[in-house]
Amino acid sequence: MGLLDSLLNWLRSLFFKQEMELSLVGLQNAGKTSLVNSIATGGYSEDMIPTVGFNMRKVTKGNVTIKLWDLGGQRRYVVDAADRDSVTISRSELHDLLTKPSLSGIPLLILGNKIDKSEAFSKQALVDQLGLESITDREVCCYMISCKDSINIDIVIDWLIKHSKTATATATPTATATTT
Ligand SMILES: Nc1nc2c(ncn2[C@@H]2O[C@H](COP(=O)(O)OP(=O)(O)OP(=O)(O)O)[C@@H](O)[C@H]2O)c(=O)[nH]1
Ligand SMILES: [Mg+2]
Repeated sequence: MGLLDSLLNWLRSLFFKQEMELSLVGLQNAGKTSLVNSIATGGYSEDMIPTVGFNMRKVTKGNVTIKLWDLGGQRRYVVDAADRDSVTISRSELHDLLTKPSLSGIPLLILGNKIDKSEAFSKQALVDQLGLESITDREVCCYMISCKDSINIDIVIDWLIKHSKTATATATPTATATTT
């Protein structure tokens, strides 16, 4: 890349910074904190401590700054795609969340984590089990991922970048991702 290109890119980044806030929800043990680590550093650990309350982490990808709210799932949310019993709870928690007026119209990214495990649901089974086809009032996207083997983390990051808004926008840019 020429010097002029670099200079133009730098100038662009000053004026077109984008930012977004993302809430990660899901039942306990789904892999939300693992996903944050995977997006931020590409690292993975088997030894995770359950999140009590929440963590906030800012991650910058190119021009986009993503504020990730990692909400502890204990007695609240999250399911992993390999945990077949908890998908019913996940479904009802998800649909309950979608009735909240403050989240109306917010794009939804559903992530089926732990596809490295043999018992993980297929994408179609997860879509069916969570009743995703009945959600018609917003954009819904579903990816199957593995934080452990870094599968599809890149397309998650692409989705996040695509759904960020310019920092000058008046509405608070917020996206909700549900790890299932
Ligand atoms: N096999 C496999 N295990 C994973 C994967 N992602 C996370 N885990 C494991 O799942 C367990 C829970 O991961 P966490 O990231 O702590 O889950 P969490 O959703 O943040 O849990 P809470 O904070 O309690 O809500 C840990 O032992 C992780 O190592 C994955 O892609 N594959
Ligand atoms: Mg956690």
